[in-house]
Amino acid sequence: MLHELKIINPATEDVVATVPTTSPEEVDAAVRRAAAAQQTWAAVAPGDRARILRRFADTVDAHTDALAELELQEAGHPLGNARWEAGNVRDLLHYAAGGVERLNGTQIPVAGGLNLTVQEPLGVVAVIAPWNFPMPIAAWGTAPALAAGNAVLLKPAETTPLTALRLAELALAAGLPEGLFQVLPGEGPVTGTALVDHPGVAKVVFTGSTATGRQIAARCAAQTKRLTLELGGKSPNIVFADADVAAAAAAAPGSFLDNTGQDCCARSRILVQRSVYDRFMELLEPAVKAFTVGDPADPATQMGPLISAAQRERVRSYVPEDAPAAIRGEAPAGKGFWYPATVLEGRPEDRTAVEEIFGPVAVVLPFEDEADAVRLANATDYGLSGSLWTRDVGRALRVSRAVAAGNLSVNSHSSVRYWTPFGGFKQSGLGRELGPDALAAFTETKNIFISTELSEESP
Ligand SMILES: NC(=O)c1ccc[n+]([C@@H]2O[C@H](COP(=O)([O-])OP(=O)(O)OC[C@H]3O[C@@H](n4cnc5c(N)ncnc54)[C@H](O)[C@@H]3O)[C@@H](O)[C@H]2O)c1
Repeated sequence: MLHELKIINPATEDVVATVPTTSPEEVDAAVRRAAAAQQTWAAVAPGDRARILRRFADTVDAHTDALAELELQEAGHPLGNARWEAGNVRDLLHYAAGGVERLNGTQIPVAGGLNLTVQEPLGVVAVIAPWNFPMPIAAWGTAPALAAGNAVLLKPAETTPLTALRLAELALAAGLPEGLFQVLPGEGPVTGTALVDHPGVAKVVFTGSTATGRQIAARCAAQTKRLTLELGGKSPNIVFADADVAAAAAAAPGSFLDNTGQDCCARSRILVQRSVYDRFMELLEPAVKAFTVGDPADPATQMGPLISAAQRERVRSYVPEDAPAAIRGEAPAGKGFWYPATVLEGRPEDRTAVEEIFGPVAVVLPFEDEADAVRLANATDYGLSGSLWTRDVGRALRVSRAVAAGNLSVNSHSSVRYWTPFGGFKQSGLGRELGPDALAAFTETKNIFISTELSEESP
């Protein structure tokens, strides 16, 4: 077990911090503290719980610049993106606070009495987060779990614990009870496993790779533990001949280059109808090359480095930088884990066309007709997101219904809004986050029947 994590700025390779890891014994102590804090928190009146969460949101807002700078340091995100991420945490906390007073039960008509359902908090929830969007993804689990009356133990990824640790300090400053929201940095197989296996943890929310998600699911199943999984993706971007092809080509680079392609929703399989294929490729090339790569602190930068040397090796194992490519952008030389924007022309059965690369690489494939497009779009084990570009509203609906994925966009690449449900089909996950049902996912429904019949012995 490592005793500390070295946090490296991916743009400079400088060590920016060292962070102690959390041992299994410390995880056990954290679970006990969290369980005690949860009892206090669940007894706080809903309006007061909402007020404290809104204060947490305002505190995050007041520290946007500092949080964005930390995100830049630990993850190499361009400053503008990192500020957006801090704003997403703030907005989600406000949204979750708004749900506290609307976490209603129901009254169901039955004969002979009154039948009620009540939503009870689960207890202690473990949120295990990846490194690609450290702040927002930590908040997607944490905010609704807290709002529903639970305690949260957040394990950030090995490479990106700094923003999470800062968020826990801000939570305390905003008045959340001590121990209610704790951040436990550490290695997945040690700290993560100790959390998943701990009998005092009622639910696990895991975002990360499909392989790790499956291992965690098996361990949770052994304890009938509640579980939400947000896993990998290989999402299609389908361009029909009747679309505004120029608009589709202009929007495509952002859909697989934002966050240096380290995005579970990246549209990394571009499917283009054969009759407009050549035109689309002509328009795509200048758009990819115009995507600005470089210093994350420069406000003009759109794409920073990959997260780590290991991640760059992974991307290279799919596509070495000198492999033939239809389009290749520039990348800075020297220090930093840089990798150029790369577009490949391939075949549907290529590894690069079906596996998640998690780097700035897209594969373009031609298709003949609508049925062919749907068949290609579904020819992957994943089913997280997808886009389609068409002017035909009937086709937009037909194809959206036929593609097996949790989040589809028409003439857009936007999949994630904190107020709409998000999650995957097939190997991309289990359950949904965000949206109006987010709080309910952190509760247990209890049914209570009260008889109104007079018993024989009653006076
Ligand atoms: N669907 C979504 O919402 C979504 C969002 C972002 C990222 N992702 C996916 O996340 C992946 C990238 O993230 P990653 O490389 O950090 O994933 P990862 O699976 O390696 O790690 C994710 C987290 O799990 C922890 N972990 C690793 N092994 C563990 C174990 N045995 N027990 C408990 N915890 C363990 C890690 O320390 C980290 O905190 C990609 O596949 C991406 O598509 C999905």
